[in-house]
Amino acid sequence: MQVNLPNTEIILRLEHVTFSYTSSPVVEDVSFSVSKGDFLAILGPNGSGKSTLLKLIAGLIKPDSGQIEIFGQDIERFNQWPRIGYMPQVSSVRPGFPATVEEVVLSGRVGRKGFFRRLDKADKSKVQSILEELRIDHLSRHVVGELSGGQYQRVMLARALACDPDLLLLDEPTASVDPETRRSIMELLNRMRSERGLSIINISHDLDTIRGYISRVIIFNKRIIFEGTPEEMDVHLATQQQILEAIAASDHHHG
Ligand SMILES: Nc1ncnc2c1ncn2[C@@H]1O[C@H](COP(=O)(O)OP(=O)(O)OP(=O)(O)O)[C@@H](O)[C@H]1O
Repeated sequence: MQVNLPNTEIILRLEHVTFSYTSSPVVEDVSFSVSKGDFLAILGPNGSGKSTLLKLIAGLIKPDSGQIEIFGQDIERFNQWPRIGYMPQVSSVRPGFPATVEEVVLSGRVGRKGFFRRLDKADKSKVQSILEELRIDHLSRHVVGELSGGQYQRVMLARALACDPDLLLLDEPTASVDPETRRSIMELLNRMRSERGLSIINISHDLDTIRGYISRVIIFNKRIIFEGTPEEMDVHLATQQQILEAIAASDHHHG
């Protein structure tokens, strides 16, 4: 099921990135890179800084020190944000205004088209096909405030996909959907990856769901505890218990 693309073009590079909200860092001296077509899973315990790491890459917060480069450009100067689809962790908070599913997903296309270009029929049919793939096309005229958690999650994923991203940043995209939908989402992502070299960074708690699709794994707890292929992880950290022990050891080590 894995796709091995010959292309090794590096599209994201983090060098010694550190970030704190208050006095102590939640992301500390983190360096890694992502190549075109990579499907990187970031695993780690609650509160380990995974969402913060993704927000740094999405340009929502700035590192205290270190560098981030996206598509070969320093993030400070990066101006191609429509190439990046970001799906934040979906909370129960919904937009206060009565937008429909179709409107919310269409809004994801605005950046790619340019703000002064009108969205047209082609945009609508693109959105429709994404909704179909995610099995929420029957909800397109529903107001997002009325959706279940899992449905809303898929709307946010559809919105991130609507801009035809080259890099997709997903914060627990399948946390509240049923196992069958979860698999169909993974299949869709896998297809986009093999068809057009989409690169994906996926924060997850659920290694079992994503294991067959990912090309690399980072186990994260403020720092990188492990980085490698799923096969390498199997050799070094074969059980969930070993992963937890490695995390506990890193906590102890870094105080
Ligand atoms: N806006 C904020 N202001 C202050 N502290 C924050 C803020 N957001 C997150 N934190 C803290 O930073 C740490 C890392 O949070 P983050 O959400 O990045 O972790 P996470 O690994 O994504 O957690 P989870 O798996 O629970 O989503 C936590 O201790 C959290 O309480």
